Amino acid sequence: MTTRTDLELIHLVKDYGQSLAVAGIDLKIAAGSYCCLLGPSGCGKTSTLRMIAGHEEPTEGSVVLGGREITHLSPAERGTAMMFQSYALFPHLSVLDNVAFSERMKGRPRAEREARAAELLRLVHMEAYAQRLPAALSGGQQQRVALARALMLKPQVLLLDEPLSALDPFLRVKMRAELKRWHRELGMSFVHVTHSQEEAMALADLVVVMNQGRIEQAGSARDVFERPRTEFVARFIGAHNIIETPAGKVAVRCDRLNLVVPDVGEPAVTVAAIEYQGAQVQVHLVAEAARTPNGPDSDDPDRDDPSRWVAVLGDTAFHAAPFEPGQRVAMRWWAQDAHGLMA
Ligand SMILES: Nc1ncnc2c1ncn2[C@@H]1O[C@H](COP(=O)(O)OP(=O)(O)OP(=O)(O)O)[C@@H](O)[C@H]1O
Repeated sequence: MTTRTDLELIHLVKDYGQSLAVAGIDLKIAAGSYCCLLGPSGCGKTSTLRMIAGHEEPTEGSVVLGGREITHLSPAERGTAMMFQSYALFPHLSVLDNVAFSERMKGRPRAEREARAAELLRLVHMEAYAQRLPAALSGGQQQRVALARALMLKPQVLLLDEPLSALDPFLRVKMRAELKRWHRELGMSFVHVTHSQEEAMALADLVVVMNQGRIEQAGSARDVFERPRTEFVARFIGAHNIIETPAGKVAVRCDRLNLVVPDVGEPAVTVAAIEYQGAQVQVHLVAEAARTPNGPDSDDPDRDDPSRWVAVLGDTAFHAAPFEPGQRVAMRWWAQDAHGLMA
């Protein structure tokens, strides 16, 4: 059922001529969801966001918000608001005037627009900074102001383009919690572009994994993590092994891979390295053929190598029956932990 503020992308295409950035995607984002568009650089996530925002004209397809076609409306008329990567605050305007700017353009009386701007600054805990210029704010503070400014448009959908990428790692985790809180308090849909699977997992109700202009998989974070549909998704989400079996390729989570002493004639792999991580131990494995003359090649950091796997074992289980580098082991898993991958 379509509710008042569901956002729908219908066969959306963006062809820049020299590159097909978005290759015909269909997606429905339920009202009030936190959706993350996730994928590597160049997969088309920003182009998708910009088409939703009205900053980019689709080559084909439509954007529908709450049953209303908004594909060709101007950014201000669509019911969406965009928070940019660089925050894009006006440097010569105070924080309060930055937030009130869109209402000033609409000719809203000064007292009214300033009262609303002050209310939004309270929401983002920035009321004490109302008279400062943006240059006198930290990255996290500028971001809060950018959010307040976007909310001034009373959007049904807030669009966020890599909102945490300019922040240092500590602040990033802090702002992640803030985003989650704002989303809960505001009750509107958020569509957030990121290349960080950790960020998408932490925030999204709906994770949309994109690759080369297409949606590889869309679902809850748990669904995507527990049942990756393609090799690309399993690799991009991480913490999975891709294993060739007679029935085709499967993904098995690193913490669901069991290691045993091989039976006679059973295919085996070699322990390349052991990495202690406190509560768990990572056992790095290579195909027997991948051994170098001087022993297992454990230095190659290429995690995408198809003949490399990782088993994550609990420390208690590992110490009870430890493995050594160079040892031959067999990899086993339960049938329900192997997810067949589409080619
Ligand atoms: N204005 C443009 N003109 C021509 N090609 C473009 C334009 N904008 C993006 N592209 C190309 O379209 C493809 C998708 O770009 P887009 O910015 O949507 O990807 P992205 O997933 O957001 O990447 P990033 O994470 O690096 O921002 C890329 O190949 C890019 O080079």
